[in-house]
Amino acid sequence: MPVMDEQLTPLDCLLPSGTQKICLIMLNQPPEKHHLHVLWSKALIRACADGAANHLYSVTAGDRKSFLPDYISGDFDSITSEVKEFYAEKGCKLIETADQDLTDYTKCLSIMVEEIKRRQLKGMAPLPSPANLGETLGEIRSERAGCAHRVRRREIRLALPVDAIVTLGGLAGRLDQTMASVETLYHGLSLTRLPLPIIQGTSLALLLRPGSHRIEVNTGLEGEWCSLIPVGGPCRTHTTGLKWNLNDQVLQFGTLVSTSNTYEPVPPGHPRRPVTVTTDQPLLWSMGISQDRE
Ligand SMILES: Cc1ncc(C[n+]2csc(CCOP(=O)(O)OP(=O)(O)O)c2C)c(N)n1
Ligand SMILES: O=c1ccn([C@@H]2O[C@H](COP(=O)(O)O)[C@@H](O)[C@H]2O)c(=O)[nH]1
Repeated sequence: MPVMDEQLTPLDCLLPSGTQKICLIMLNQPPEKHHLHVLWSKALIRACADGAANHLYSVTAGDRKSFLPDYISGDFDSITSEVKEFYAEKGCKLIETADQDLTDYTKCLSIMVEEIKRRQLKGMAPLPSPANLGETLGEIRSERAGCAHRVRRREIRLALPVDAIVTLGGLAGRLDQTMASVETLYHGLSLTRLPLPIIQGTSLALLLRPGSHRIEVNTGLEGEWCSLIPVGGPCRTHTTGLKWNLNDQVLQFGTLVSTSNTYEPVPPGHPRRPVTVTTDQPLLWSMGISQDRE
């Protein structure tokens, strides 16, 4: 089997027993309560983009103090004054990002990435083991225990105690905002190596970077459908594990897109095989989330 650049289990974050460590960004869309509770309980850092705070405030009525975000950022044209005052008074950081050339989501994501790095550099994660030593790039100084450990840059990622930044909301409501959510994922490729799944309702979207990916689809939360959509331009694509596989074919709007796909069937009682995807350009993976719960 070819070596995979990236192993992904996109729905691990929604499993109460999942093992991934996540950070959470909420967008201005009504959150599904069950998803919010699972994601919130796991998240190491929690953020709201502007009007997302209004939704958080209303769905947590009665228990708001248990759901205080670390920060709320945005141009603040959607958050109400009541909500703003409530979270400010409870000590949540309010970060005004007035720039009108980027969406509140893109700005919130960029703050999140910086915050993860800042906490890492402050020594909140264990130092990497020698086995983790990366072989690339420059050096940083670790502030941990006052010592000047010289470590290579790639170690920052390896040592980060975060496996994904999950976004809740962003796939429904205004079409321009939904398209902008996907565009934010393109910014995300240069902001961080972490996977950036977006979840809303029964859909999950994740932008695959150029390379080879092994996607585990056996958590029990997968719905029936999955898709590969070449949003940013043509993608030469090879897959296994799907009902309609691509054999080094070019996905392109107006030519071929892979929507309404599904997983390769397995005999009853057998686990589903992982999906593998190799692409030469960023390619949008999306998948259904089952509404059945144990
Ligand atoms: C070419 C171009 N088109 C449109 C805009 C306008 N624009 C892009 S991002 C942005 C901020 C959007 O803020 P956000 O809070 O994410 O969305 P809102 O709910 O305010 O529409 C604006 C105004 C622009 N700056 N440049
Ligand atoms: O219909 C919508 C509206 C908004 N979003 C996302 O939420 C953030 C914050 O929205 P505000 O309206 O500024 O409060 C926005 O940047 C979008 O990413 C959405 O997905 N769908």
